[in-house]
Amino acid sequence: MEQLSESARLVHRNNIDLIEIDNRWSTATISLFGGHILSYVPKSDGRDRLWVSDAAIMDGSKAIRGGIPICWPWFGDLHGQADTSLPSHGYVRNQTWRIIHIQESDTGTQLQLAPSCVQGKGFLGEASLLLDVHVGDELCISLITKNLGDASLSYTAALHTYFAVDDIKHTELTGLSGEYKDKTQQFAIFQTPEPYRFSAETDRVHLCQPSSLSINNNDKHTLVHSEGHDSIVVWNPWADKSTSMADMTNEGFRNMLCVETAVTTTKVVAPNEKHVIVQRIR
Ligand SMILES: O=P(O)(O)OC[C@H]1O[C@@H](O)[C@H](O)[C@@H](O)[C@@H]1O
Repeated sequence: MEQLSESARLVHRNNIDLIEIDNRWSTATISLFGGHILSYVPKSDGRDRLWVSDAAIMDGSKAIRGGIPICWPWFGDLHGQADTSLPSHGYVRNQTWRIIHIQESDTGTQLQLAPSCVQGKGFLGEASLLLDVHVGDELCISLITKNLGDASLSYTAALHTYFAVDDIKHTELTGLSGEYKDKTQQFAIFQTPEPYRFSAETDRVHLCQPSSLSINNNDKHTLVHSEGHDSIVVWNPWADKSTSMADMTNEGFRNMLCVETAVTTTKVVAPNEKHVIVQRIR
């Protein structure tokens, strides 16, 4: 164990390093494998906003199922691009990240992480990538892509957050409207349901940019604020798919809902410019 700052310490568990933060406002756990936030618990109510699968593989051999995977420099499979050797959701969620900066302030603990390798097969840009995490009375995550090259770069990405819910069958999502593309139906376009509830596999790209969403489960409300995105992705694998996934338990789908702040239609970043995707959770 190594103390990193007044509220943060580094612990080694299985094969991965974890940063544990415990300050006046909240606790959080962040894995250096994937730059992956695993837990965020405000002290005001003691409720973890994030879900991690009981069957998640936590030894650094596979992206962690749960928490907040960082999908970059592409989201999904680049919508069917020919080269299936490229990893789903990009290559930084399978890397060990390093700590760039850590600082205490009068509103919380700020942590900055960067992946070990930003360039990779399937991405032609020359970029830097920084994850800025602020742990206070809310969790604020900023994913900052800077173009270091002489030509414009293009990328897609997501903060692929797995939110914890008591029971998906009694969960309602508010704040979304308009059309979505349904991945379970060959990307056919449908209207967002009202009320938005869950009773089957759900895999949707909502082509809208709401700033605020709420995940409501009984009397519990998790608020999600997004910036810099072009889409919100909503995913729950439901029973059959959960059973087929090695890192989900059969019943795992009952207690999670992914609401992802995403860029799915390609963001072009000019030389020397930055683009920032933000998700704030409380
Ligand atoms: O299994 P992975 O690569 O972590 O992806 C999980 C899910 O991530 C979602 O974002 C996608 O829309 C789903 O289609 C996908 O199944």
